[in-house]
This record gives sequence, C-alpha cells and structure tokens, in this order.
Amino acid sequence: MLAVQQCYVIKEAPGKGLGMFATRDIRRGECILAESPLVYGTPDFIETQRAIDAMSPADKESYFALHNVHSDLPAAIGIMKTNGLPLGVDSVECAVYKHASRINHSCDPNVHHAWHSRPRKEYIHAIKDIAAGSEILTSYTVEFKVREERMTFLQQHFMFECQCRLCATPSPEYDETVRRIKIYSDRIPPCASLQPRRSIQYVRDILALLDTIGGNGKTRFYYDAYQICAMYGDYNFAQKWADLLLESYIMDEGLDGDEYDVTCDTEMTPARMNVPDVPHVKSFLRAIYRRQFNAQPSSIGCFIYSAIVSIKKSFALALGREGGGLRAP
Ligand SMILES: C[S@@+](CC[C@H](N)C(=O)[O-])C[C@H]1O[C@@H](n2cnc3c(N)ncnc32)[C@H](O)[C@@H]1O
Repeated sequence: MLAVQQCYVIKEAPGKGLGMFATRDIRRGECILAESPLVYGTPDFIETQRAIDAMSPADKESYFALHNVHSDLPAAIGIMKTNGLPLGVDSVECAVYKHASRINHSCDPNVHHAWHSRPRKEYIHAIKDIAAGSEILTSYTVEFKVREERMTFLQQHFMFECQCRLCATPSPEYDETVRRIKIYSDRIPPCASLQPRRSIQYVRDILALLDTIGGNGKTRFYYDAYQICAMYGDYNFAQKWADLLLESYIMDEGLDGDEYDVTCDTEMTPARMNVPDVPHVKSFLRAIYRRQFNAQPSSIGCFIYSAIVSIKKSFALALGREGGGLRAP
C-alpha cells in the first residue's frame, strides 16, 4: 500500500473548536489522508453503543475526546451524530475517525471525502490547491442547495451558523445559479432516452453554470454525458466525455483505494474493454501507476495525465467509430 505522508496538523480553529490545517502547500488531486475508522455507527443506537463499548481503551480515549454538539443525547451517541461520516453516498451507516472527524465544514470546500469499501478507509483529496497554513475544509451538505437550505441543515444537524464566503454575504445570483443547475440536472434523466441531444445540452449548460460558481461538482455530469453518448453508440463523443470524467473523478477520489489492487487485472488493457467502463478504467490506470511509478500519491497528477493520453489512443483504436452527432464536450 502507498504511504501517505502527513501534510496537516490538528489545532484550534477560531470559533469552530479544533480543525485540520495544511502544513505545506497541497496540490489539487493530492491525497491528504486515508484513515481507518475508530468505530462504525448504524441508525440502531443499541448496536452503536455496543460497538463503542467494544473499542480498545486507546480508541475509546480518542473517541470520547471528539466534539459533541448533541448534549441532550448520551455522550457516545452525541459524538457519533456530530462526527460520523457516511459509508458512501446515501448510506445509513457511518464511521467516526480520529483525524478525518476533525475537518470543519465550508459550503465552498477545498477537499472531497470519500469512503473506499475495500480497504475500509475514508480518503480525503484536495479538490483545490491549498496553501500552507490554510484550513482544510469539507462540505457536510449535499450539492446544489441554496444558502437558506444549507443554513437550516447545518443548524439542525451540526448546530452552527456557517460563516464561509458563500454564507457570510447572501448572493441571490449564486442561489439562482444553484436553482438552475438543480432544475437542469433533474431534467437530464427523463430526457436521456427520448431527447439525448437536449440532455447533452443540459449537461453543457450545467457545466457552464458550474464554472461561474467555482467549477466544483462536474464529475457526475461528465458521467451523465458519457452514458448518454455510449447508450446511443456515439463512441467518439463518449470517449471525450469519459476522458473528462476520468480526470475529474480521479482528482476528486484518487486512485489510492486498495479495491483496485484486488480487482485489478494487470493484463487488461482498454483495447480489450467493450465500453470505457469507469471501474475497469480505474483498475487499468491503477495497474499502470503501480507498474510504472513507485511514487507517493502526490505525484499522481503527472501520472493521470500520461495515463489519460494512453487511454485516449487505446479507446480510439478499440472503439474508433465516428460519432453519431451528439454534441462534443
Ligand atoms: C465533525 S466536527 C468538526 C471538528 C470540530 N470542530 C472539533 O473541534 O472536533 C463538527 C462540528 O464542528 C463545528 N464546525 C464545523 N464546521 C464549522 C464551521 N464552518 N463553523 C463553525 N463551527 C463548525 C460544529 O460545532 C460542528 O458541529
């Protein structure tokens, strides 16, 4: 497994309790932390309490040192509710971490957190360049919520008033952009089967809107466009969207998960794949990475670009038909 060198410190974050701060410049795409949970939680309080009781004394000490904003609940449960990160999108299970649970919130985050099920670790990746000394901030809310919705959610679940740059000064323009993104996003699935061109246009409109508000959150829309083009046999443009998707996905989630070691067929090449299926492409990228680079994840950016170039060529050979006219990225 690749070693992750610590590039952060946990210390006082004025007005927020403790927080995580960069100890050196961190580049977008770098893996900041890959951490195993102290303990897992489920919606069943009794089960959760049992898991906490069964922790080692050292883990228990770390756990009970964490922040708790739910003083109306037993401490063990309050800490779980304050600090639990879900085990994947929409999961009702969560886990609490000694370090990752110290990361404070921003509606304009500079990291993305993701659960990787095979190594059973939480990964924190920089989604922006982070200057030494800056606070490392993730988002506790789901994407595309207007200021009022975000504030209500954060107050109800985490009992604080967000003072990030997006919340401190209300911006009706920002909220209007978020509303439009949400509307277009909801229109993509129903349009995809009957009006693929229109759905691709929605994707393009969303990408343009996202650019006006900082550019985060593009990955899922690249995936939508890739799927629509692949579904219609427009492999030329499917490949172009897949390139964008891969770059964006790997920047957000990295290639650090051991699941790619386990599932990886090192003989697999993109030319042997029928469609540019993302998990397989990730396995392939990981295999090249492990074969060719004996490097820290911090050099991952350079690798991604060279791998994408080789993948482009291979896909062009394997799938190189002319597109059926869906719009280019
Ligand atoms: C998961 S903990 C984060 C680490 C915590 N600050 C600590 O001292 O361990 C979540 C809690 O941190 C505080 N917090 C997180 N982000 C904040 C922010 N942007 N502004 C104020 N407080 C925040 C809130 O009390 C929230 O309930």
